[in-house]
Amino acid sequence: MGAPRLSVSRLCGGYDSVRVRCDELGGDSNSWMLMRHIYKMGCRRDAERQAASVKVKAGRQSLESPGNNASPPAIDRKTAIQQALRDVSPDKRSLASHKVIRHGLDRPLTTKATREEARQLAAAERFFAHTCHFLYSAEALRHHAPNDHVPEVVVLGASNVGKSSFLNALVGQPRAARVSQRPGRTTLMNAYGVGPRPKIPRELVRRGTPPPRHGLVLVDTPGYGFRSRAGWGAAVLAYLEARRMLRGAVVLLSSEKRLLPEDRWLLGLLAESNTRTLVVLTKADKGRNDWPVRCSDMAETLLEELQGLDKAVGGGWRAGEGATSDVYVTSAGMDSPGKLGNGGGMGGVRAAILETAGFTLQDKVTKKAEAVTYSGPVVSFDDIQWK
Ligand SMILES: Nc1nc2c(ncn2[C@@H]2O[C@H](COP(=O)(O)OP(=O)(O)OP(=O)(O)O)[C@@H](O)[C@H]2O)c(=O)[nH]1
Ligand SMILES: [Mg+2]
Repeated sequence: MGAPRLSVSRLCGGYDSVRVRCDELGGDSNSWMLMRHIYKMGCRRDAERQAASVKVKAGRQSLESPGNNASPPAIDRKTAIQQALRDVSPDKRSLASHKVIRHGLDRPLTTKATREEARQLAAAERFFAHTCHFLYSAEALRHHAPNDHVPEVVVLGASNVGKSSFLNALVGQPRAARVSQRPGRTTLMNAYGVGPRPKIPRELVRRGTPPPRHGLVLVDTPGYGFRSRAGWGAAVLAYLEARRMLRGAVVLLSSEKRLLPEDRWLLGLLAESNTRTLVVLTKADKGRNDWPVRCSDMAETLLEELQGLDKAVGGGWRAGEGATSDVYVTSAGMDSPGKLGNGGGMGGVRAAILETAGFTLQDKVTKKAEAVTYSGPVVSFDDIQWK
């Protein structure tokens, strides 16, 4: 019998953890081992992760427990949320005027952005203002065009939740993806090129293929649930597991509905595969003029669900570089056609998508250097050389 071997499935998320399939160690072939540290990786990201978790904890403490002399008087989270909601106009026409609407662990629903964030939103807007092009449709994993360099972000959600409308609002092109009132409109995985042309040395481009025209690929998917195609699971799951340049998923949930069992299942799957996940509520404008309370309640339920899943997979899924713990709120259908609308919270989501995909947002959007994808011989956990 040859030496035991582990096979690295995919480096996904922040490159700070690696899931390894235990194939030949006598373990269950379906089980996965999470390696948090791998040779030449880990130390810096560990520090960043700890800093992020300390920040979140500090934010939560400031809402939950009495602070020191310098802190504002302690208030419980429910009161903090009620106070925050008083600052947000319930008139749904006001939705279109908000570039960012989000609800986080450390901050109740807000439409405010700091000056630094406003710069990042402007940079993200310039990135998305480049004309978006349809790239290809794929029915199965093998139909996806090869991609060695451009980060991909996939848009997932139940049928009719507003995935295609969301994509159109992101890129400011009302007809980029087809939208319909009837559930089940999108039947294939459709890829779109977004953003400016990346600078990729010619020698790194696969022979016989043109250099990529866009810095980001967004993939619209068929919805699951009512009127969805039976083959959804297989095609999208294979893509999620094997697509090399996949850097994150945007999960859309309708703010006018409850969390479906299928939504819970999908979030669990993304947690399991350690895929960076951005959670976005759609259709905030539907219903009566109570959107701040409705969206805030749903975001709270979601944050609890996400925290539970994070714990279940050993923590680390929702923290780390490029990850956000906020739930974003949007009303894509309200974006004014013909120009890159900022209304309905789309600005904040643009910035969050770029961060998820591994870009740095300052005055310009730049691609972060990525850790080298580990493709050499796989070592056992005990053989890892610690720094
Ligand atoms: N009021 C409102 N309607 C929206 C919003 N987003 C989408 N819609 C509507 O919801 C319906 C479904 O939108 P789609 O974008 O086709 O939804 P989808 O998730 O792509 O649907 P499938 O491709 O069938 O899975 C359309 O009638 C849209 O106009 C929104 O933010 N507000
Ligand atoms: Mg669609």
